[in-house]
Amino acid sequence: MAIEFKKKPGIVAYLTVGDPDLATTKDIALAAIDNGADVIELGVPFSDPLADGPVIQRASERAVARGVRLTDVLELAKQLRAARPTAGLVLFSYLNPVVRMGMKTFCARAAEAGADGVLLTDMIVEEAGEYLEGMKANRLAPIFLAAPTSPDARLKAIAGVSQGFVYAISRVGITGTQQKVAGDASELVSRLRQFTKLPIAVGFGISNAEHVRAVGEFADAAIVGSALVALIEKTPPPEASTVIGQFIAGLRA
Ligand SMILES: O=P(O)(O)OC[C@@H](O)[C@@H](O)c1c[nH]c2ccccc12
Repeated sequence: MAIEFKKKPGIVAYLTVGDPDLATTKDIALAAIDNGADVIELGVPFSDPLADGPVIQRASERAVARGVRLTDVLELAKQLRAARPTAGLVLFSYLNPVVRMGMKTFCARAAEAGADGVLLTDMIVEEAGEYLEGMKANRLAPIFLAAPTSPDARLKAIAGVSQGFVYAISRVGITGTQQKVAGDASELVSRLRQFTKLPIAVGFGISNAEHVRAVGEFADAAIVGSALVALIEKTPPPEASTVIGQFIAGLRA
Protein backbone atom coordinates (compact mmCIF):
# COMPACT_ATOMS: atom_id res chain seq x y z
CA MET A 1 0.00 0.00 0.00
CA ALA A 2 1.31 3.34 -1.03
CA ILE A 3 0.47 6.51 -2.84
CA GLU A 4 2.09 6.07 -6.20
CA PHE A 5 1.29 7.37 -9.65
CA LYS A 6 2.53 4.74 -12.06
CA LYS A 7 1.05 6.13 -15.26
CA LYS A 8 1.19 9.77 -16.19
CA PRO A 9 -0.91 11.53 -15.27
CA GLY A 10 -2.12 9.73 -12.19
CA ILE A 11 -5.82 9.74 -11.38
CA VAL A 12 -7.23 10.51 -7.95
CA ALA A 13 -10.96 9.82 -7.57
CA TYR A 14 -12.97 11.56 -4.85
CA LEU A 15 -16.12 9.82 -3.60
CA THR A 16 -18.56 10.97 -0.96
CA VAL A 17 -18.83 7.86 1.18
CA GLY A 18 -22.38 6.61 1.72
CA ASP A 19 -23.90 8.24 -1.33
CA PRO A 20 -26.09 6.55 -2.44
CA ASP A 21 -25.26 3.95 0.26
CA LEU A 22 -22.18 2.29 1.76
CA ALA A 23 -22.37 -0.91 -0.28
CA THR A 24 -22.60 1.04 -3.52
CA THR A 25 -19.69 3.31 -2.56
CA LYS A 26 -17.64 0.17 -1.99
CA ASP A 27 -18.50 -1.23 -5.43
CA ILE A 28 -17.80 2.12 -7.07
CA ALA A 29 -14.43 2.46 -5.34
CA LEU A 30 -13.42 -1.05 -6.44
CA ALA A 31 -14.48 -0.29 -10.02
CA ALA A 32 -12.55 2.99 -9.94
CA ILE A 33 -9.40 1.20 -8.74
CA ASP A 34 -9.77 -1.59 -11.27
CA ASN A 35 -10.19 0.93 -14.08
CA GLY A 36 -7.10 2.96 -13.35
CA ALA A 37 -7.65 5.26 -10.37
CA ASP A 38 -4.33 5.33 -8.48
CA VAL A 39 -5.78 6.88 -5.35
CA ILE A 40 -9.29 6.99 -3.90
CA GLU A 41 -10.22 9.92 -1.69
CA LEU A 42 -12.83 8.59 0.71
CA GLY A 43 -14.89 11.64 1.59
CA VAL A 44 -16.42 11.76 5.07
CA PRO A 45 -19.90 13.25 4.67
CA PHE A 46 -20.32 16.44 6.68
CA SER A 47 -23.27 18.73 7.33
CA ASP A 48 -21.46 22.01 6.48
CA PRO A 49 -19.06 21.31 3.63
CA LEU A 50 -17.95 24.93 3.17
CA ALA A 51 -15.42 24.29 0.41
CA ASP A 52 -17.84 22.25 -1.66
CA GLY A 53 -20.06 23.23 -4.55
CA PRO A 54 -23.68 22.10 -4.95
CA VAL A 55 -22.93 18.60 -6.30
CA ILE A 56 -20.80 17.43 -3.37
CA GLN A 57 -22.99 19.38 -0.93
CA ARG A 58 -26.02 17.38 -2.07
CA ALA A 59 -24.13 14.09 -1.88
CA SER A 60 -22.93 14.96 1.60
CA GLU A 61 -26.42 15.88 2.71
CA ARG A 62 -27.82 12.58 1.42
CA ALA A 63 -25.14 10.56 3.18
CA VAL A 64 -25.49 12.50 6.44
CA ALA A 65 -29.25 11.94 6.25
CA ARG A 66 -28.60 8.19 5.95
CA GLY A 67 -26.54 8.39 9.15
CA VAL A 68 -23.15 7.74 7.55
CA ARG A 69 -20.34 8.74 9.89
CA LEU A 70 -16.58 8.78 10.18
CA THR A 71 -16.58 5.28 11.70
CA ASP A 72 -18.38 3.99 8.59
CA VAL A 73 -15.72 5.58 6.39
CA LEU A 74 -12.98 3.87 8.43
CA GLU A 75 -14.81 0.56 8.12
CA LEU A 76 -15.11 1.01 4.35
CA ALA A 77 -11.40 1.83 4.10
CA LYS A 78 -10.65 -1.41 5.92
CA GLN A 79 -12.78 -3.41 3.50
CA LEU A 80 -11.21 -1.74 0.47
CA ARG A 81 -7.72 -2.35 1.84
CA ALA A 82 -8.51 -6.04 2.30
CA ALA A 83 -9.88 -6.28 -1.23
CA ARG A 84 -7.19 -4.17 -2.98
CA PRO A 85 -3.92 -4.38 -1.04
CA THR A 86 -1.95 -1.96 -3.24
CA ALA A 87 -4.51 0.75 -4.01
CA GLY A 88 -3.86 4.25 -2.72
CA LEU A 89 -6.43 5.13 -0.04
CA VAL A 90 -6.77 8.62 1.40
CA LEU A 91 -9.26 9.59 4.07
CA PHE A 92 -10.73 12.94 3.23
CA SER A 93 -12.58 15.00 5.83
CA TYR A 94 -13.41 18.35 7.28
CA LEU A 95 -11.81 18.79 10.69
CA ASN A 96 -14.98 18.70 12.74
CA PRO A 97 -15.75 14.93 12.62
CA VAL A 98 -12.08 14.15 13.29
CA VAL A 99 -11.89 16.49 16.28
CA ARG A 100 -15.08 14.95 17.63
CA MET A 101 -13.48 11.50 17.48
CA GLY A 102 -10.23 12.85 18.93
CA MET A 103 -7.16 13.46 16.78
CA LYS A 104 -5.05 10.72 18.37
CA THR A 105 -7.78 8.12 18.11
CA PHE A 106 -8.50 9.10 14.53
CA CYS A 107 -4.88 8.77 13.44
CA ALA A 108 -4.56 5.35 15.04
CA ARG A 109 -7.82 4.15 13.54
CA ALA A 110 -6.94 5.50 10.10
CA ALA A 111 -3.74 3.46 10.15
CA GLU A 112 -5.51 0.42 11.49
CA ALA A 113 -8.00 0.69 8.62
CA GLY A 114 -5.11 0.56 6.16
CA ALA A 115 -5.27 4.11 4.84
CA ASP A 116 -2.15 5.52 3.21
CA GLY A 117 -2.87 9.14 3.85
CA VAL A 118 -5.23 11.74 5.21
CA LEU A 119 -6.44 15.06 3.84
CA LEU A 120 -8.22 17.41 6.23
CA THR A 121 -9.62 20.23 4.09
CA ASP A 122 -9.69 22.92 6.75
CA MET A 123 -6.48 21.96 8.56
CA ILE A 124 -3.81 24.61 8.25
CA VAL A 125 -0.11 23.96 8.65
CA GLU A 126 0.20 26.42 11.56
CA GLU A 127 -2.23 24.37 13.64
CA ALA A 128 -1.19 20.93 12.52
CA GLY A 129 1.12 19.98 15.40
CA GLU A 130 -0.89 17.19 16.98
CA TYR A 131 -2.14 16.03 13.59
CA LEU A 132 1.37 15.77 12.15
CA GLU A 133 2.55 13.87 15.23
CA GLY A 134 -0.31 11.43 14.85
CA MET A 135 0.40 10.98 11.15
CA LYS A 136 4.06 10.34 11.82
CA ALA A 137 3.44 7.93 14.70
CA ASN A 138 1.13 5.91 12.46
CA ARG A 139 3.14 6.19 9.24
CA LEU A 140 0.38 8.02 7.41
CA ALA A 141 0.88 10.65 4.73
CA PRO A 142 -0.55 14.06 5.58
CA ILE A 143 -1.76 15.81 2.43
CA PHE A 144 -2.34 19.57 2.36
CA LEU A 145 -4.09 21.89 -0.06
CA ALA A 146 -2.14 24.63 -1.83
CA ALA A 147 -4.07 27.44 -3.50
CA PRO A 148 -3.16 29.90 -6.26
CA THR A 149 -3.54 32.65 -3.66
CA SER A 150 -1.00 31.04 -1.27
CA PRO A 151 2.19 33.11 -1.07
CA ASP A 152 5.52 31.32 -1.60
CA ALA A 153 6.25 31.13 2.12
CA ARG A 154 3.01 29.24 2.61
CA LEU A 155 3.69 26.90 -0.32
CA LYS A 156 7.08 26.15 1.18
CA ALA A 157 5.51 25.32 4.55
CA ILE A 158 2.87 23.11 2.91
CA ALA A 159 5.47 21.32 0.79
CA GLY A 160 7.65 20.85 3.86
CA VAL A 161 5.08 18.88 5.85
CA SER A 162 3.19 17.07 3.06
CA GLN A 163 3.76 13.46 2.11
CA GLY A 164 2.31 11.28 -0.64
CA PHE A 165 1.45 14.21 -2.85
CA VAL A 166 0.67 17.90 -2.66
CA TYR A 167 -2.83 18.93 -3.66
CA ALA A 168 -2.78 22.00 -5.91
CA ILE A 169 -6.17 23.68 -6.11
CA SER A 170 -6.60 24.82 -9.72
CA ARG A 171 -8.58 27.92 -8.83
CA VAL A 172 -9.96 29.87 -5.90
CA GLY A 173 -13.51 28.93 -4.91
CA ILE A 174 -15.49 25.78 -4.29
CA THR A 175 -15.44 22.32 -5.82
CA GLY A 176 -17.36 21.77 -9.03
CA THR A 177 -16.92 21.26 -12.73
CA GLN A 178 -15.98 23.95 -15.22
CA GLN A 179 -15.33 24.26 -18.96
CA LYS A 180 -11.55 24.51 -18.93
CA VAL A 181 -8.67 23.80 -16.56
CA ALA A 182 -7.99 27.14 -14.83
CA GLY A 183 -4.92 29.00 -16.11
CA ASP A 184 -3.73 29.56 -12.53
CA ALA A 185 -3.10 25.84 -12.09
CA SER A 186 0.11 25.49 -14.09
CA GLU A 187 1.62 28.57 -12.45
CA LEU A 188 0.81 27.20 -9.00
CA VAL A 189 2.39 23.85 -9.88
CA SER A 190 5.63 25.47 -11.04
CA ARG A 191 5.73 27.61 -7.90
CA LEU A 192 5.25 24.46 -5.78
CA ARG A 193 7.95 22.62 -7.73
CA GLN A 194 10.59 24.91 -6.27
CA PHE A 195 9.83 23.47 -2.86
CA THR A 196 9.13 19.77 -3.31
CA LYS A 197 10.00 16.61 -5.19
CA LEU A 198 6.69 15.02 -4.19
CA PRO A 199 4.11 14.37 -6.90
CA ILE A 200 1.78 17.32 -7.40
CA ALA A 201 -1.87 16.57 -8.08
CA VAL A 202 -4.27 19.18 -9.46
CA GLY A 203 -7.93 19.28 -8.46
CA PHE A 204 -11.03 21.49 -8.76
CA GLY A 205 -12.93 21.50 -12.01
CA ILE A 206 -11.31 18.45 -13.64
CA SER A 207 -14.14 16.53 -15.25
CA ASN A 208 -13.13 14.91 -18.56
CA ALA A 209 -10.31 13.33 -20.57
CA GLU A 210 -9.37 16.65 -22.16
CA HIS A 211 -8.89 18.24 -18.72
CA VAL A 212 -6.84 15.24 -17.54
CA ARG A 213 -4.62 15.48 -20.61
CA ALA A 214 -4.13 19.21 -20.02
CA VAL A 215 -3.20 18.64 -16.36
CA GLY A 216 -0.79 15.88 -17.42
CA GLU A 217 1.28 18.45 -19.28
CA PHE A 218 2.33 20.23 -16.11
CA ALA A 219 1.43 18.05 -13.10
CA ASP A 220 1.72 14.43 -11.94
CA ALA A 221 -1.93 13.64 -11.30
CA ALA A 222 -5.46 14.90 -11.81
CA ILE A 223 -8.10 14.79 -9.08
CA VAL A 224 -11.69 14.25 -10.15
CA GLY A 225 -14.54 14.75 -7.69
CA SER A 226 -17.75 16.50 -8.65
CA ALA A 227 -17.88 14.88 -12.11
CA LEU A 228 -17.98 11.43 -10.47
CA VAL A 229 -20.38 12.46 -7.73
CA ALA A 230 -22.75 14.00 -10.31
CA LEU A 231 -22.65 10.82 -12.39
CA ILE A 232 -23.40 8.75 -9.30
CA GLU A 233 -26.32 11.05 -8.49
CA LYS A 234 -28.01 10.40 -11.80
CA THR A 235 -27.24 6.67 -12.16
CA PRO A 236 -29.39 3.93 -10.60
CA PRO A 237 -27.26 2.36 -7.80
CA PRO A 238 -26.99 -1.11 -9.35
CA GLU A 239 -25.36 0.40 -12.46
CA ALA A 240 -23.20 2.97 -10.70
CA SER A 241 -20.01 0.93 -10.42
CA THR A 242 -20.07 -0.02 -14.11
CA VAL A 243 -20.75 3.55 -15.18
CA ILE A 244 -18.00 4.99 -12.96
CA GLY A 245 -15.54 2.29 -14.03
CA GLN A 246 -16.09 3.17 -17.68
CA PHE A 247 -15.83 6.88 -16.93
CA ILE A 248 -12.51 6.44 -15.12
CA ALA A 249 -11.15 4.23 -17.89
CA GLY A 250 -12.05 6.98 -20.37
CA LEU A 251 -10.26 9.72 -18.46
CA ARG A 252 -6.79 8.62 -19.58
CA ALA A 253 -7.88 7.43 -23.00
O1 LIG B 1 -15.13 18.41 -7.29
P1 LIG B 1 -13.97 18.78 -8.11
O2 LIG B 1 -14.10 20.18 -8.66
O3 LIG B 1 -13.62 17.75 -9.13
O4 LIG B 1 -12.71 18.92 -7.11
C1 LIG B 1 -12.09 17.77 -6.44
C2 LIG B 1 -12.69 17.53 -5.17
O5 LIG B 1 -14.02 17.15 -5.34
C3 LIG B 1 -12.16 16.79 -3.97
O6 LIG B 1 -10.80 16.69 -3.86
C4 LIG B 1 -12.81 17.56 -2.86
C5 LIG B 1 -14.03 17.31 -2.37
N1 LIG B 1 -14.36 18.20 -1.39
C6 LIG B 1 -13.33 19.08 -1.24
C7 LIG B 1 -13.17 20.17 -0.37
C8 LIG B 1 -11.99 20.90 -0.43
C9 LIG B 1 -10.96 20.53 -1.31
C10 LIG B 1 -11.11 19.43 -2.17
C11 LIG B 1 -12.28 18.70 -2.16
